[in-house]
Amino acid sequence: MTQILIAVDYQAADAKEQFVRSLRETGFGVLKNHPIQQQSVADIYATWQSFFNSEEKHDFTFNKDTQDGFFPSTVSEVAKGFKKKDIKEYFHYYPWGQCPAALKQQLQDYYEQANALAAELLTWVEELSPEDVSKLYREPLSNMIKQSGQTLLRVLHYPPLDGSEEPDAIRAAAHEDINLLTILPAANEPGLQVKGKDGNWIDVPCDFGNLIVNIGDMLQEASGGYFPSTTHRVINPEGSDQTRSRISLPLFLHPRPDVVLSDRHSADSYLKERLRELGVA
Ligand SMILES: O=C(O)CCC(=O)C(=O)O
Ligand SMILES: [Fe+2]
Repeated sequence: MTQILIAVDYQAADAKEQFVRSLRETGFGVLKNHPIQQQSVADIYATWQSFFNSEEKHDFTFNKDTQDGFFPSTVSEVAKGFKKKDIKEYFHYYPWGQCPAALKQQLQDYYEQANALAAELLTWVEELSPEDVSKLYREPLSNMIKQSGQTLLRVLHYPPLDGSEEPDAIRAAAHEDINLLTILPAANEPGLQVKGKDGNWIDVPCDFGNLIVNIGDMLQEASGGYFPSTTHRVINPEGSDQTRSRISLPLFLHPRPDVVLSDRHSADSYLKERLRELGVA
């Protein structure tokens, strides 16, 4: 059976239960009527489309040690197990990292809004974790992100396709996120798909205004697999849609580096291993 993702009304009396059930069953939860201001998302999409269209972006090339700044498509990630680079370029924003001065305030405001919501959603997960799962958490989930400094806002630009792309390359090859939770406003174009339990790809409802939340590997690890980090990808547009670019804005909620996730991993050791696999560290 193909599961369908249903948008949960953030204002509903049982929003918490519905949302955490969706995360448990599919690794994804979709929220509508949530507190993130849609206008701020739309404004960021417009501002950053201009940034990616400009040559200025090359003045902000990413710092390999700290991972902040602009990642051109030539160094873009190669998803684990794949050979082709994704057809994307992106900018990593941290409050302490590099950012064009004129664009900083807008991004910082969104970073704070999205962080506040992400922290709340993490407490929903914490409260509704069954006891045998909670006892696996080495510290309360809500504690893991306090003063973390590692939470990352990524502005992603998938350029229009012009036919020169490598055969078989797609906008974002199938992957799992590394962090605890990801918060992603619906992008300005479709393409995001999630892998269902039966192996079929399911389109994520992309109504502008929806917020898509998914579990990352660190929460899967910390919960002993109770919350699944589900594989997802972004497919290429077809026909006349190929001329359209796509912008998206995931916030990756990360714990402090010293947080112990499991017997096998601290957050720091886990992140470093994964970045090496992606070919960006
Ligand atoms: O662009 C999107 O919609 C998803 C991006 C994504 O999955 C990622 O950057 O990890
Ligand atoms: Fe992802």
